[in-house]
Amino acid sequence: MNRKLLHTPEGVRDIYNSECEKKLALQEILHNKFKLYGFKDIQTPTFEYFDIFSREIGTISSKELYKFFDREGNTLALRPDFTPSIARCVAKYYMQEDMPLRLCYEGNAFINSSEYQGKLKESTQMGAELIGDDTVDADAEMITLVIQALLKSGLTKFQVEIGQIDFFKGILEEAGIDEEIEVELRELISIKNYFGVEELVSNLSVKEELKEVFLKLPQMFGSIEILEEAKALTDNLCAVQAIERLERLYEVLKIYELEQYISFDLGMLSKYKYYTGIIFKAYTFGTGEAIVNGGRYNNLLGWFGKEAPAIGFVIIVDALMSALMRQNISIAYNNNHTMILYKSEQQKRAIELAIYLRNKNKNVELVSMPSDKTLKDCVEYGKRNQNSVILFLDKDDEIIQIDIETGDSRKILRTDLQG
Ligand SMILES: N[C@@H](Cc1c[nH]c[nH+]1)C(=O)O
Repeated sequence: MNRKLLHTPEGVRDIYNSECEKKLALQEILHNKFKLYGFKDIQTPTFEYFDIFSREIGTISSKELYKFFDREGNTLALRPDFTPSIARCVAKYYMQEDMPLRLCYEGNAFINSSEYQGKLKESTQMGAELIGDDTVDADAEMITLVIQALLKSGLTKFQVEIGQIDFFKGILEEAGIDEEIEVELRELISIKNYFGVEELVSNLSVKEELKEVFLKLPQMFGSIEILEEAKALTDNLCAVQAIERLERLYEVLKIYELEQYISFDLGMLSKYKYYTGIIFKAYTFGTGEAIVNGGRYNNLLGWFGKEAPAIGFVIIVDALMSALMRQNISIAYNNNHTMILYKSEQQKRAIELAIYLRNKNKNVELVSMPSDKTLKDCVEYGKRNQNSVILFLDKDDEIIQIDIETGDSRKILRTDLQG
């Protein structure tokens, strides 16, 4: 046997048994929440023309895309991120719509990150996008939906950290910093490397007070008070307006009574270039990565020919799953599976019983008992195979019900099997 054939490439994995059931149950829970807020489903292709994810669009860098060619020689890419695809769809199918659109989706996204990061290269994402609404209320609605969806998943201890990239942009513009330095500065600030920022900024010829702001950025995170501090640091209009927007957002989130889940981080910057205003991430224990990423992207649709503001987020389902598992939070899923085990001469009765139970919405696995297996072997098999009950048809007119957990068995009648 070639063992190598059983391996999956670095960064992708199989999900099976109860983990798979739980993941799908979790997706259903989240999806129901999206529906509760009026989001309508949309599906876009797993791969698109490369241009949908090009540098100008502002998603991840080209070297992190999985690229390939079709027969005609077009360059295609597996989606690394759903937002550009949704923007393309909205420009294509909702060009004339001038009222808000709420769309939600789920599927896998693919990022060819470097191996040493040890990250999943294929992840399941569930996202929602609110298009055509530039208000603070829209920002608040999306953050509320994130919090309510996470609470519904069973998570209780998490924080949604909110940043505002216009604050950084405003200061940057005023300082007149060129793109190369900007990239370096972004990186250092977002990893909160204070000393790195200090070293970089000390060699720049910009006003001292602006240097001060850059130096403070890696530490500007915390509760609402941080916004006051930030405002006191600058009178750059763009930066001040950015903070005021966050203050108004906080006021609306107070109406939803969600302040306890909110904190601010003005040093939060994203590698996605399409963001234009607030950005946010949710964190919890048990996973270092964010479980939610999102933000406002008011110019992206324009790239596809429709001028419309937008805001959205994705929940990384795999990251949420591992956090829930590490925090010992159980995900309720339907594990009520019945196995009908029958001796071959009982086939007709077994099929009739299966039809009867399936009509009553019971999950039924129909298994003919192999002649070389004992009943004990079959009970073990039923257990491995995630069944909770076995109905054993051994002789005419008899059903033996076996509880897989306890091993208890008793004779029952078909009428005892209530749906
Ligand atoms: N697509 C972004 C999240 C997002 C959705 N909408 C806006 N932002 C990501 O993958 O991180």
